[in-house]
Amino acid sequence: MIGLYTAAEIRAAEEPLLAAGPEGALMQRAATGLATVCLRMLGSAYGRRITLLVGAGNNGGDALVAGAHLAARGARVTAVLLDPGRAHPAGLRALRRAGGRVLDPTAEDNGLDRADLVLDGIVGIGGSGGLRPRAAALAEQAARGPGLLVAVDVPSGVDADTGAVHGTAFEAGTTVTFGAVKPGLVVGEGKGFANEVRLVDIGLDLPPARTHQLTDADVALRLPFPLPGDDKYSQGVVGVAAGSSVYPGAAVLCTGAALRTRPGLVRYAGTAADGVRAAWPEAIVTDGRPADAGRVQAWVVGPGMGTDDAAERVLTEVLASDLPVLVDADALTLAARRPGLVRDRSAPTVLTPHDREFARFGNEVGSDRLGAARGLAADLGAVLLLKGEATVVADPSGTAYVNGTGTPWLATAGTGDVLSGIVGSLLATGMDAAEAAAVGAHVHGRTGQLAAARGPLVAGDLLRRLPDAIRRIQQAAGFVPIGLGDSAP
Ligand SMILES: NC(=O)C1=CN([C@@H]2O[C@H](COP(=O)(O)OP(=O)(O)OC[C@H]3O[C@@H](n4cnc5c(N)ncnc54)[C@H](OP(=O)(O)O)[C@@H]3O)[C@@H](O)[C@H]2O)[C@@H](O)CC1
Ligand SMILES: [K+]
Repeated sequence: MIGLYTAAEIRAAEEPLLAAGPEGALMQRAATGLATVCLRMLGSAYGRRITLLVGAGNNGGDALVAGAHLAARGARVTAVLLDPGRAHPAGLRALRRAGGRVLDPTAEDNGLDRADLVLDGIVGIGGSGGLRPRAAALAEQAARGPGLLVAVDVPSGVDADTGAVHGTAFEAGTTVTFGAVKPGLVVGEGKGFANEVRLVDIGLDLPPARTHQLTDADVALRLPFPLPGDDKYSQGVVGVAAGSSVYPGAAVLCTGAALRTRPGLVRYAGTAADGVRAAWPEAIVTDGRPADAGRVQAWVVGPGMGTDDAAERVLTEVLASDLPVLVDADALTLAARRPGLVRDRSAPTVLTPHDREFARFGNEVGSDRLGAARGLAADLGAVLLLKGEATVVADPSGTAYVNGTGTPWLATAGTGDVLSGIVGSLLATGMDAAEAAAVGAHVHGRTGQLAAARGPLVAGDLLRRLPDAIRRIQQAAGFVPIGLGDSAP
């Protein structure tokens, strides 16, 4: 798992290293890693034009020291100092010694219109609020220029902890971050400004993370393989209460996703029974109530179900069970009206809202998506899966995950129903609810990427690509699924 650490957590881990000295050692490590990434991106340094945007803090110091390394290798380095009287003294000396040019921020010709690479050292984890006007103007000018845009530690203007952007921020193509990945680089608006994130290890001794991003290997480890003694019941039986006679699609997609993720047994209960039966002969289907479906180990409730009294009775019945329940779509609208139904449960509940559904519980998501998800998770005593460009999962204790897979092509009707089926299927295996949500989001995102590789996707494509996505995740992690052996293409 990739641990995501806030600015305060990074500073706490830096403290003993800074105290142990020698002075400037951490910055040297950071800047050396940064210069190495830049060199790889450029191919070679000699004759390349590099502009450094340098704020008055240590982030500017990193840029200056890295610039000195690059100048020493023959790059033509220009540093634009935002606050010339306060630039990092040792960094400035190093750059001047290596032959770098130094300008103040009002200089007419700062080279941004012809730079091969721009290093953004305006502000790092010490930043607060929107970029100040002079810094914002330089970030905008850099974005218009031809150079590769590299952010030092954090794209200036992005809140390292939340990903919030107030106004302008540096539009990095690559962000070289030090010690640990910050949440703001992979979540919310910040994700779109950080883009490719490279981590430079500077030797921090970090405590266990509160916020994580799963890799393929983490997901492969958590996806249970069927074992030789398993039967259809022992693999986890999922119940789906979704869809309606008018709108059977959501039920068909949700049931299909549950079947494709963990093909033990899926039981469907609801008024879309005919549609589900026709699409999935593998499912056991009733047009009765959830209680008529037979025994299950987890429920998915809500997609396409409607919000009338009958739907509310179904939700109430499912939430009254002592089983894990995933609440989605129409059931979220109903649960927002009666949050006590969720709060009073002792078995795990997973809520999977998008932003508008989230707001029905009382507060807008706002610019701090992790904070918002954690807040509602704690309030309801449930796992919150907040959908988005980077889906966030939070459990009531504050443990959170930021999903790292997916594609904007997933923003199409029915993909949420598929996600619910995937996560429901994992819940039925007995997996921890937050992990099931995070693993499900990862699998769903990878499936979307695979489907999108063939062109515009519809939700049904996800069902067709789901087994292959799971196999690829397992293979990427070095696992070969039982039964496929090495002969799988
Ligand atoms: N600790 C270490 O040894 C190591 C730290 N490392 C590096 O240090 C970085 C943290 O350095 P830091 O603490 O000096 O803060 P930093 O990010 O440079 O920001 C402060 C400056 O920004 C300014 N500023 C603030 N808000 C602003 C805004 N909205 N718009 C514009 N400007 C704004 C603020 O101005 P002021 O308020 O003082 O006028 C001040 O000048 C960290 O990200 C990493 O890169 C690595 O080298 C590893 C070793
Ligand atoms: K920066």
